[in-house]
Amino acid sequence: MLHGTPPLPGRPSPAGGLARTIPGISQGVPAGAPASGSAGGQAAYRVFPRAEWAELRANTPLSLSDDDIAGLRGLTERLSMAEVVDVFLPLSRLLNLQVAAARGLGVVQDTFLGRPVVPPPYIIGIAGSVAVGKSTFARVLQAILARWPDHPKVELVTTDGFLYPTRVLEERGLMQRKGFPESYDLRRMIAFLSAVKAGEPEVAAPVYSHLTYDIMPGRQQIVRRPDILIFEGLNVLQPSAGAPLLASDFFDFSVYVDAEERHIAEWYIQRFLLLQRTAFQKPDSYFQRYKDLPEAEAVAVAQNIWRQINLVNLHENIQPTRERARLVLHKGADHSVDEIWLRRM
Ligand SMILES: Nc1ncnc2c1ncn2[C@@H]1O[C@H](COP(=O)(O)OP(=O)(O)O)[C@@H](O)[C@H]1O
Ligand SMILES: CC(C)(COP(=O)(O)O)[C@@H](O)C(=O)NCCC(=O)O
Repeated sequence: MLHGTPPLPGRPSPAGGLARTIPGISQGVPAGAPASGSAGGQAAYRVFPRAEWAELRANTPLSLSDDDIAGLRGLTERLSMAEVVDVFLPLSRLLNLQVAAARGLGVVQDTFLGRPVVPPPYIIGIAGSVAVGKSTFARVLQAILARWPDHPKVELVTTDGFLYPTRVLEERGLMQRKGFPESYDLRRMIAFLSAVKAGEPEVAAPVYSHLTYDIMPGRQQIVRRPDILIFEGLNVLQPSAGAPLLASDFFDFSVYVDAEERHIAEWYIQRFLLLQRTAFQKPDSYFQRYKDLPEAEAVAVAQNIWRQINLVNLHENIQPTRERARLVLHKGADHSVDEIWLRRM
């Protein structure tokens, strides 16, 4: 088990069983190694304690100032310079090499076809539980990648825009299933990714508001041929029942942000309490009814939403996708990344 998370069901993974030893770690198996006999895919990863991963930064220059980092902080986070240097810079270096290699392959294909060389957007999927820190991670990654010397255009799109609007969710009795596969318009999500990958000049994504808890009517995010698209959401590594294509078919790289459930639950509750003092106070907040609850009652409400919706979704639909990611980042109680799994090629 990975740091207390429940065992994954024995399920084949694309690279499962290919590599049974994990060089570079003393205990011989990764922290999340499945019970013997299971076909879990963790053996397909090289596991790096944070300090070893940090060494892979090589000479990647630090491209963010303290002020930049301060500007990136979300509501409660304490993102440190150490986190940027130890975790994000090696990842930035890896991605830089990967993007260059992908572009090289694109040149080969365009040359074969006798067409002008136009590299398609490089798409990075970011998955993980509600409240694990996906959005924060994605925003920092976007800022760091955009500061590469060739200044790539890096767009960030979140999958909550592809949730059905509240009206539809209510009609279908899905308001307690937000974030579950059936609450998303997956066809629209796949069509969006397909159009971006095809290099269409302008592709629109719908926009979700956490304030109104609904899709914003008439609002769109327009994506214009980015060099890199970061596509973030709890469902990005999920299969879509019956559909010929999955979101991950369009990914060049993917990351799963992981942590112990008790920590994620705590982050969810802390975020809820902070929002209670801020966003919930606004008249158009969906959660306005909770704005004056005493803290103990607000904690109880947050715990209920966590247990009845988000934790169930984590168990049933999100955690089982972890081993589809190319990179798994495991966070400790204070949000700092303590272990990194990199999939063997
Ligand atoms: N690196 C970090 N350091 C400190 N706090 C963080 C960090 N990442 C996320 N958080 C906090 O944890 C909570 C969940 O993060 P968020 O990015 O909103 O999660 P998600 O997008 O996965 O729902 C938020 O309150 C956020 O401020
Ligand atoms: C809209 C979401 C599914 C999106 O999750 P995210 O990708 O932002 O982690 C989630 O924030 C949500 O609303 N979950 C339903 C229960 C709740 O209100 O937390």
